[in-house]
Amino acid sequence: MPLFPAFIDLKDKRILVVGGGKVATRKVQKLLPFGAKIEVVSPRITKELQRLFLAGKISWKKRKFLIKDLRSAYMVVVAVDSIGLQRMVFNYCSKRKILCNAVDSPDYCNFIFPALVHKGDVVIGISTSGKVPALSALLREKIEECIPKDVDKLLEEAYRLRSSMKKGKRRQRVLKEFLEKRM
Ligand SMILES: C[C@@]1(CC(=O)O)C2=NC(=C\c3[nH]c(c(CCC(=O)O)c3CC(=O)O)Cc3[nH]c(c(CC(=O)O)c3CCC(=O)O)/C=C3\N/C(=C\2)[C@@H](CCC(=O)O)[C@]3(C)CC(=O)O)/[C@H]1CCC(=O)O
Ligand SMILES: NC(=O)c1ccc[n+]([C@@H]2O[C@H](COP(=O)([O-])OP(=O)(O)OC[C@H]3O[C@@H](n4cnc5c(N)ncnc54)[C@H](O)[C@@H]3O)[C@@H](O)[C@H]2O)c1
Repeated sequence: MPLFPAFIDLKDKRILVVGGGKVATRKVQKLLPFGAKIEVVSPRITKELQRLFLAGKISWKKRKFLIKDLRSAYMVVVAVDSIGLQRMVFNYCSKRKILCNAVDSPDYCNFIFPALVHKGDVVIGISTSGKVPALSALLREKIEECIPKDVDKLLEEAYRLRSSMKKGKRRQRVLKEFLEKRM
């Protein structure tokens, strides 16, 4: 069954990341630009996570995961090579309606990370519903090639234009013409 792409407001939401390796680092880098409050729990973390921790961008509990870490989390990412831990966290989260991503098994995810094109407020998410992530990555590269390099600036210009006009048929027409000329 395909997964529905919903765009979630993560500003100030508490996100727990279990594990501090390569994959956890990629997930943290993906989440940070969206304003989440990220807490990593892991005995060891990568150099990049250490840099983010020292810069005050994330918090870090230097120890193994404990079940109490899940309390009040909005979203959890389990990036540890243990299917037992992933299953346990997923079951806990499912009962409490917490969003859970287990990096080793789509079966233990109630949301997955898409491949992302992110330029300003333009966000394109690509997924294969968990089937072949490498295809998502390839599709992202193709999409990056064919959209305007400055699509973020185009959005801001179009937004200013849109905000300066009353809603209605005329605004729809003007916006469509404005965008078509620049694509
Ligand atoms: C899109 C992207 C986003 C991101 O990570 O942020 C992403 N994986 C990426 C790359 C990638 N991941 C893997 C490879 C190696 C090739 C391969 O094995 O296939 C490559 C390719 C590469 O590195 O180029 C290995 C892998 N991934 C998962 C498993 C477990 C499994 O499938 O059972 C295993 C096996 C682990 C093992 O070896 O044991 C699972 C998931 N990976 C997902 C997302 C979710 C589904 C996305 C979708 O619906 O398409 C899901 C379900 C959960 C999740 O992670 O959210 C990112 C590309 C970012 C970009 O370039 O833009
Ligand atoms: N979903 C994806 O996109 C994707 C892509 C590639 C690999 N993977 C899978 O992701 C998993 C993690 O990969 P990695 O390269 O980051 O591994 P890694 O070994 O570099 O990192 C594991 C991290 O987990 C920490 N850890 C171990 N036990 C812990 C515990 N009980 N509590 C808290 N932290 C603990 C370790 O200190 C380490 O920081 C692997 O199982 C791999 O197969 C997923």
